[in-house]
Amino acid sequence: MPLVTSKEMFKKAYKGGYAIGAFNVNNMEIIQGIVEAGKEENAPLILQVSAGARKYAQPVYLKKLVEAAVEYSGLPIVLHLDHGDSFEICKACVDDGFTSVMIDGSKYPFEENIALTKKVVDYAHSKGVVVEAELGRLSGIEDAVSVSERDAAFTDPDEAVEFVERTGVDSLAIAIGTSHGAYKFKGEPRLDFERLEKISSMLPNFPLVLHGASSVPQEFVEICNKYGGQIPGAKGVPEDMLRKAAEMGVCKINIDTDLRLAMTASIRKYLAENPSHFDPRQYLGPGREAIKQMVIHKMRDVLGCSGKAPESISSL
Ligand SMILES: O=C(CO)COP(=O)(O)O
Ligand SMILES: O=C[C@H](O)COP(=O)(O)O
Ligand SMILES: [Zn+2]
Ligand SMILES: [Zn+2]
Repeated sequence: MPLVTSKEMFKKAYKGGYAIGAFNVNNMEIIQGIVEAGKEENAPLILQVSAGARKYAQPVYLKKLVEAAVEYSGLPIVLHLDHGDSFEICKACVDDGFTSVMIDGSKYPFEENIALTKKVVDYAHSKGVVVEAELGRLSGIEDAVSVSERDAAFTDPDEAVEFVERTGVDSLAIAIGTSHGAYKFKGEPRLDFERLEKISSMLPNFPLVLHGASSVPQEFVEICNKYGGQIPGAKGVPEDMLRKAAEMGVCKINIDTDLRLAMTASIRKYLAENPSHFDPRQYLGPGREAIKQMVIHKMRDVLGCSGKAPESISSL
């Protein structure tokens, strides 16, 4: 089976009240860890590549590695550009065989975001590629100090409807209180579920996307810190909130930080406990295994996409 788009995956996920995991990939071990998990769980997969990942690994390496993953696993896999910031990078990825691209025009005024997104949609759709866009600014609820500031930062439901209608985009990333990285909340974690409910009810059957959705599991933060790391106070989105979001129209949940934490915790521990070892396979192996276990946990206990590979390809 070749790479697939996320169309069928999202349809099934929406109906089933679960979400597909979109995992960031940067090298072979990360891809292998994620794909082993997908195989074990028989789950559909979105492998996403950021501009930073393309720069780090070179586009051709990542593309060939993902193609190898498709051949090796037989799973439905989407190759997605994460946070494309220009028409040019989106076009390059479409031309390169990606099956999905994100155009992130969220930093632009509404009309400019619409115009840029529409340009990408027109090009991508003409090549059979699907497009994700973003509306609203990712920030924690406590960062948006007043209600009016929160309204200004988070996705406006009426604007979301207009944006989707005018761009013809296939999915939309929304801002409801999540943010990127390992420091998402200073106080209690909170998401604006009322807003999600409203957006979701005004855009029926339309797949929403949650960025910044790592949970920053404390056991991994502790392992990092115990073995020489310094990431005190790291905090993420509680997993029950992600499960709830998946039942409310969120079909794609982006996870990068948790993979970084799992891999780094395991490598730090390994090297601290085996100071005489210097063969990279000795520590990258456990790093890859830590990614696999993290992704299995997400699929089974958070996203609900375990066992869903067959239905997401059934009518392709
Ligand atoms: O949104 C993401 C990638 O686009 C990743 O979010 P995290 O930093 O929460 O893992
Ligand atoms: O949202 C960003 C992802 O976590 C990718 O991060 P990156 O740009 O450092 O590759
Ligand atoms: Zn993101
Ligand atoms: Zn967990």
